[in-house]
Amino acid sequence: MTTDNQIIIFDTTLRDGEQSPGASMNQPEKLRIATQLEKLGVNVIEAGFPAASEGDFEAVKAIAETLKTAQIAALCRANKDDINRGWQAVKNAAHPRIHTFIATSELHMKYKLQMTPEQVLEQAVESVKLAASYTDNVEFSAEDGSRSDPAFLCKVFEAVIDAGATTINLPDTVGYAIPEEYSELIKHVMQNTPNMDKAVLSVHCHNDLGLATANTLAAIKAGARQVEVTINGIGERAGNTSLEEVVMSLHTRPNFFPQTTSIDTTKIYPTSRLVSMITGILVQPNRAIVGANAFAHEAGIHQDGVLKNPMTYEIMKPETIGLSKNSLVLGKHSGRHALNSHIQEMGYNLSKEELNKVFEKFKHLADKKKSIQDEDIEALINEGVLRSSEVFTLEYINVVSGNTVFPTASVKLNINGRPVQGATAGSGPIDAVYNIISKLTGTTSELLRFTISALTEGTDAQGEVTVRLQEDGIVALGKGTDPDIITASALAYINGLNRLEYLKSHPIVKPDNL
Ligand SMILES: CC(=O)SCCNC(=O)CCNC(=O)[C@H](O)C(C)(C)COP(=O)(O)OP(=O)(O)OC[C@H]1O[C@@H](n2cnc3c(N)ncnc32)[C@H](O)[C@@H]1OP(=O)(O)O
Ligand SMILES: CC(C)C(=O)C(=O)O
Repeated sequence: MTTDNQIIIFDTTLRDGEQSPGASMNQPEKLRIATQLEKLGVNVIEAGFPAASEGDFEAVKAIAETLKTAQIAALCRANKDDINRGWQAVKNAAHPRIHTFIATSELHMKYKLQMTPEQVLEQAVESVKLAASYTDNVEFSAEDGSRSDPAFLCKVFEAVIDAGATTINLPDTVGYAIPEEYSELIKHVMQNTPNMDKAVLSVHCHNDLGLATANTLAAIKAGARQVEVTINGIGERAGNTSLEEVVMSLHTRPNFFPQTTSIDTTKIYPTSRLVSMITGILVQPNRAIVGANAFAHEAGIHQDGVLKNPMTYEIMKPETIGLSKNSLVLGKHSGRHALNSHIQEMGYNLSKEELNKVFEKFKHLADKKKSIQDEDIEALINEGVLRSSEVFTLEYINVVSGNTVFPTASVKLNINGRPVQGATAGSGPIDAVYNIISKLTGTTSELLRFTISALTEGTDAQGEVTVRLQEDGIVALGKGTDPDIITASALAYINGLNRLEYLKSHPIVKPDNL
């Protein structure tokens, strides 16, 4: 429950965030993120769009049936089928919400929906009535609200509140608004919708002009009570407002924002890492709050200032967002009990079999790496448990490379339980590995991007490789981690191929996926 002074944090990482090209997640991955979002203190988790696919439906249902404190929202178009499907997915949640939407701008109504404003108004009301027959927790969004006629917006909002909507969302769907203008629109709607006191006013901003956070903060200042955000700002096109930026703005500037949130800020950084790890979407180093450089000081004058008093150049303490430099907790002499207790603290509940799998990988890693940090364990769980039902898995890799030999890779894979192996050459060791994996799997994906970075610090850090693959118009990201960067590259490629397989069987065809 939130107080009047508390901003309701509605996280849509699993819905709008998943609309980022290539970010599709499988059910265990979504459940893992949802569990972490609940620990983070998010009030409402938009778990997905159940009518989009069987996979989305099942994932929303699993999240609804697992989580205890957060409200679980299902997004539905304003029609009977979507709402019925959405309700089936969330009805067993401790706190279910139906979120239905329809566009209200002239452009969207005329060209996309091909409906008159009167028809849109009627469909919005009918849909909200249907949703309200299932639950008293109904959100209505006026898609493209920021480009809609304000008078029409107020008319629609008044009617859907009368029909039973308890949250009214005014999205800046295409990231077109400017803070001052958005703030004026929020005030206008609050003053000209007679029954607005019966609903919570929400905002949902996109980052097409880089203004999503600025618009969200302007809306809070104007009176919005709920903000729709994603971790790391991922989302459709240029993304959504990022949770961490809004929460830390309120936290850091209490003199400007009297409002609070229920977010445990010390869980922001681990959540950001988890989302990046699972979606494969890297956090740019200069990203606010969670970027690798957000607390790094390069210039001498800055370093001097920080040494004398960190507040000279740091407006928040790294610990506030859960960034701790000394997170060494486990090493090669640790046993299953210590590992399991730590894993439980991180929010996982592994079966005995899963723990054994992770333990084996942990020992293997501890032999190669002195200090095992949370990021390392997260990567092991991600690869050993969340992605265990994959088509392709790596069994063995051996690479010969150097400045006097022709790079050659020998690889053994398991394809749906069947072992296959082979060897081939390439222009470099990674090219050789990718050539043989592509040959063994019979896949023809194009490698669009390859990036490599260190997961933790030190020369024994795990290498983290991210690839972007495209096959038959479908784009998928793959991620792999290992102290050996060639193995990490192979794992990333195989993970990308598995995601392509997943997307082929759970098609979500979106133009920007191409
Ligand atoms: C701003 C946002 O982020 S909105 C959410 C975006 N998310 C998604 O689209 C989720 C993934 N989408 C999908 O899986 C598919 O689009 C589906 C399953 C939902 C629908 O697929 P299809 O039935 O093949 O329809 P398609 O996507 O081609 O077209 C959308 C249809 O919904 C209609 N529509 C769009 N928005 C709405 C709405 N809010 N309420 C009612 N109808 C709508 C369109 O007018 C179009 O109708 P038409 O078929 O009569 O022309
Ligand atoms: C469905 C709505 C809230 C949306 O995602 C948007 O308008 O961007």
